[in-house]
This record gives sequence, structure tokens and C-alpha cells, in this order.
Amino acid sequence: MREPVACLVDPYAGGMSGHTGRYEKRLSDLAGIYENIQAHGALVKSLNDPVVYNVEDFQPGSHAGDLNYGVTRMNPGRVDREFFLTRGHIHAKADRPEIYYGQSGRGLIQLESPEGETRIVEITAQTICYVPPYWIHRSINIGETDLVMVFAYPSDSGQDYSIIQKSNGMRHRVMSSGEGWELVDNTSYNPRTGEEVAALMKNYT
Ligand SMILES: O=P(O)(O)OC[C@H]1O[C@H](O)[C@H](O)[C@@H](O)[C@@H]1O
Ligand SMILES: [Fe+2]
Repeated sequence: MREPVACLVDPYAGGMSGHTGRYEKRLSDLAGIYENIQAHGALVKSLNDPVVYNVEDFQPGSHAGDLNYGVTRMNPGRVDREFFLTRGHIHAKADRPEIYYGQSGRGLIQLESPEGETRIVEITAQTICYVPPYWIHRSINIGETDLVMVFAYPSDSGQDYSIIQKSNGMRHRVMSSGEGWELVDNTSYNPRTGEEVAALMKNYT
């Protein structure tokens, strides 16, 4: 039997005691994700390839019926008008859900259905965002401070990053606008075919 574990989350600096894994994504790791390729390249140089986000998580294993959880911390920032974001993914087992629990900062969870519908959930301290099965999801920092969120999802979920690459990004981009943000169409978006949607939803009940 596994032993219970207590992990302490730092709501401002991010990170979590007792994590079993840690990774970070620098701006150069996110090449091709932002709309303005030139601005991306220039920012990698001018900011000396900064860390955009890091994740510390606790993964007891990858078997069904268990939970992975952890903390994502994302710097504030933009590439041209586009806010810093995570790569985004659908779970490799597409019917696995996820929750995010905001700790500090101001963020959005951008979700996209296999058919290409967009939903946006605003997340701040004490917000819990439920990501239902089958939704592609990505986090975005729309604030001026670090965005820190706790997350949890089934251990056997896995992450499929190729789905967003295949559609040339998500259907919408989140751009700064005045004091806030706006959704703009991703003009190079390539919708999924009916067959691709059916394949993703094959276990849908
Ligand atoms: O995996 P990415 O799309 O790069 O996002 C980075 C992290 O963001 C969230 O916190 C998810 O819950 C994590 O599972 C994910 O690893
Ligand atoms: Fe996820």
C-alpha cells in the first residue's frame, strides 16, 4: 500500500515540497507556438531565453486509479501582444479530466473541444477550474505577477502535445487589449476532420 504524503505549496513562489519531478519551459522551448515568430526570436535574445513556466509535481506512478498533482508557476510576459502560455495538450487518454486550483496571479485556462469550440475560464487565487474529459487545455498568464496554480489529474492520463501542433495552434489566441485581454482568431488554424473528432471521442459516453 502507498503511504499518505503531505506536500507544501508555496502560493507565491510556486513549487511544492516532496515533488517527485520538476521541469521548466524556456521561451526557446516554445518556438512556433506564438503568432509573431520574429518577436519571439527577438525576445529569446533580448531576455536571454527566460524561463516561461516551471512545474513541480508528485507522480506516484502511471497506473489507472491514482492521481498526479503539482504546481505550475508561470512568469508574466508577452510575445508582441500574445500573453505567455503553456504548450497545451489533450490527455493521451482523452477522457481523463483535470482540475486547476488558483494560488496567486491572474490567469486563464483556455479549453478547446475536439470540434473546435473555445471556452475560457478565468483563474485567480482560490478559483478551482474543472477541465472535463476530452477538452484540450492550456494555461495563460494575463497578469503582471507570477501565475501559480495547483493541478491534479489521473496518473494514467498522459499528455498529447501533437494535437495542437497538427491544427497549427488552438483556434483562438489570447492577446492583450487595453487593460485586459481579447480572443483573436488564429488565422492558420486547421480544424480537425470528422474522423479525427470521432477517433478522439471513441470512448465518449
Ligand atoms: O504540459 P504543458 O501543456 O506544457 O503545461 C504545463 C503543465 O500545466 C498544467 O499545470 C498541467 O496541469 C500540467 O500537467 C502541465 O504539465
Ligand atoms: Fe492536463
